[in-house]
Amino acid sequence: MAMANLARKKAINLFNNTVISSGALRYSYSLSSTFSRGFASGSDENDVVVIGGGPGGYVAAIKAAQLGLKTTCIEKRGALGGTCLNVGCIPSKALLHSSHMYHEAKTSFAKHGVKLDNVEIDLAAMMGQKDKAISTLTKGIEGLFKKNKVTYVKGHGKFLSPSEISVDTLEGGTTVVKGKNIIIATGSDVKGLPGITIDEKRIVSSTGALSLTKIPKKLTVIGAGYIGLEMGSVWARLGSEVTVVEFAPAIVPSMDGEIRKQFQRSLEKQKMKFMLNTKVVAVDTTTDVVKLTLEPSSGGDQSVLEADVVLVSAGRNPFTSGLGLETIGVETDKIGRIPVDERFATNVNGVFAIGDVIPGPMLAHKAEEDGVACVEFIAGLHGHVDYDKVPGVVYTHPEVASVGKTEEQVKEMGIPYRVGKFPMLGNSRAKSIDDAEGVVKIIAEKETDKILGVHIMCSNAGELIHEAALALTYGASSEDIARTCHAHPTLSEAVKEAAMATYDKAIHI
Ligand SMILES: Cc1cc2nc3c(=O)[nH]c(=O)nc-3n(C[C@H](O)[C@H](O)[C@H](O)COP(=O)(O)OP(=O)(O)OC[C@H]3O[C@@H](n4cnc5c(N)ncnc54)[C@H](O)[C@@H]3O)c2cc1C
Ligand SMILES: NC(=O)c1ccc[n+]([C@@H]2O[C@H](COP(=O)([O-])OP(=O)(O)OC[C@H]3O[C@@H](n4cnc5c(N)ncnc54)[C@H](O)[C@@H]3O)[C@@H](O)[C@H]2O)c1
Repeated sequence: MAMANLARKKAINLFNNTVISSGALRYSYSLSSTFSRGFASGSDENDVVVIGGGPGGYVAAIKAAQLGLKTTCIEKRGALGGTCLNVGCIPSKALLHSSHMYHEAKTSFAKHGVKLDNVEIDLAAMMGQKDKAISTLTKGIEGLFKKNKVTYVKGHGKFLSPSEISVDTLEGGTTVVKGKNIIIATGSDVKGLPGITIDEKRIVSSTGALSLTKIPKKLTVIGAGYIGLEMGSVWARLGSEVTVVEFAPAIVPSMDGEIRKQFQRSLEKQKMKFMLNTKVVAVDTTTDVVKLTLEPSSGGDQSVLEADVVLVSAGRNPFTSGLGLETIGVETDKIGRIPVDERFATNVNGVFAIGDVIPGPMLAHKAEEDGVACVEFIAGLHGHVDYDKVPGVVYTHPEVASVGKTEEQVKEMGIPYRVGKFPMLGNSRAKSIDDAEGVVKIIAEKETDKILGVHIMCSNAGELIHEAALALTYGASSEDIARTCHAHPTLSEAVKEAAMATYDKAIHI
C-alpha cells in the first residue's frame, strides 16, 4: 500500500505539469478518467458518495468537497465520527483522563502538598463528562459538513449498483443516492470469540466497558492489546481487580520487545495481573459471578477464574454486513477485509474503500490519511500514505508510543543497526513533576545513521512521538535530531538525548 518516494516525486512532477496556475494550486480533473468514472454532470448525481461517517469517511467527504467535488456522506448511527468518536478513541481517552485524575488525587497529590479528604468517584458525573465530549465533537463534524457543503444522509446504505446506493433512512423510508465514485468507509466491529455471547452487561465489548454503571469488583479482560490495556487501566484505577488473559506469550505482541517488558512491569505495579499464554475455553454466566474456564494456549490443565464483568477485546473485524457487496461483486479477503490497490480502488470500477475495512493498521489517523489520499486520486491528483510511518500510541500511564520498525523487525531484516536509549529518570522535567518512569529508544541504521524506529514510554509519549514520525518521513538521521535545539526543561529533551546516545553519547546520564 505504501507509495514509494519515487512514485510521490513522479506525482508531484505530474501535478506541476498540469495544475499550477498563478502560484496557487488549481485542481485539474483532466486525469480523472484514469482513476475514476469521472465527474457528475446531472443535478442529482454526486461526484463522490461516502458510505460511513467515521474518521475515514467524514474526512474523505470534507476533503472531496474542498476539492470542488459534489459529495454526499451516508451514516447510519445518527451521529458522525464513527467508532472513534462515539464508542472508541474519544470516550476511552475521556475516561482514561478522568480515572487518571482520580488515581492521582488518591495516590500522588499529597506528595505535592495538596491534601484532600475523602476523594470519591461519582461515576455518573464521569460518564456525563465523557458523553458531553462526544456530543460536542459529533455536532462539530456536522458543522464542518455544512461549512464545506457536504450533503449528510442519515441511514443505512446498500449497493443497488456500482453507482447507486439505496438508503433506509433513520426517519423512515428509502431513498437512492447516486454517485460517479463510491467510497466504502464502513469501519469495523468487535471480534467475538466462539462460545462467548456479548450482552454488554456482564460480558462486554469496548462499547459496554465505556458505559458500565457500577465499578466491577473483578474485571477480566480477554486480550492484552490496545483496548484491553486502556480499558483495563481505566477500571483498575477506579478500583477493580483487573486480570488480563492473553493468548500470546506477551502483551501488545506488535510492540518493541524491550519496551513491552518495561510496560508490563509498569502495569503490574498498577496492580493489573497478566495471564499470558492462556486461552479462555468456556464461559459460564448461569450464576451471580461469571466463571471462565482457562487453559494454556498450547493445551494442558484447566483452571477457573471468576469475574463480575468480562471485557472481550481480542481484536476487531472489518464491517460490511448488509452493504450489498455481493450485488456488485466487490471482493473481500479471508477475514472480510476489502483488498484495494495503491489508489484505494476495489476490484469494481469506481468503487473505493478506506479505513478499518481495508488491510492495514486499524487506527483513526490512518483511516483519515486513507480518506484524503483516496479522494485526491479520485480528483486526478496523487495521494500518499506510508503505512510504515503510522504512529501507534497506547494511552495508558505512562503512554507507549512508537513509529517505524521494532528492534526485532530490524534484526529479522538483517540490517546492521545501532540503538540509543535515554531513561526518563535523566530528564529534568520528568523529575521536576515526579513522573519519571520510562525510556526513549531510537534504532538507526549503522552505516548511514538513518532512523528506522522510535519507541517511547513516558507520560505524554503520544505527543513526543511526532518529532520521530517527522524524522522518519524526511529520512532524518539520529544526529539530525541530536543537533536540533530542544527547549528546556521539556520531556522532548529525552528524545534529543536518546538521539545523542544513538550516534554518540548522551549528556545527562
Ligand atoms: C475502544 C476503542 C478505542 C480506540 N481508540 C483509538 C485511539 O485512541 N486512536 C486511534 O487511532 N484509534 C482508536 N481506535 C480505532 C478507531 O476507532 C478506528 O480505527 C477508526 O474509527 C476507523 O475509522 P473508519 O472511518 O474506518 O471506521 P469507523 O470509525 O468504524 O466508522 C464507520 C462508520 O460507518 C458506519 N456504517 C457502517 N456500515 C454502514 C452502512 N451500510 N451505511 C451507513 N453507514 C454505515 C458506521 O455506523 C460507522 O459510524 C479505537 C477503537 C476502539 C473500539
Ligand atoms: N490507542 C489506540 O490507538 C487504540 C485503542 C484502542 C483500539 N485501537 C484499535 O482497535 C483495534 C482493536 O483493539 P483490540 O485491543 O481489540 O485488538 P488488538 O489487536 O490490539 O489486541 C488483541 C489482543 O487479543 C489477543 N487475543 C486474540 N485472541 C485471543 C483469545 N482467544 N484469547 C486471549 N487473547 C486473545 C491478541 O493476541 C492481542 O494481543 C486495534 O487493532 C487497535 O488498532 C487503537
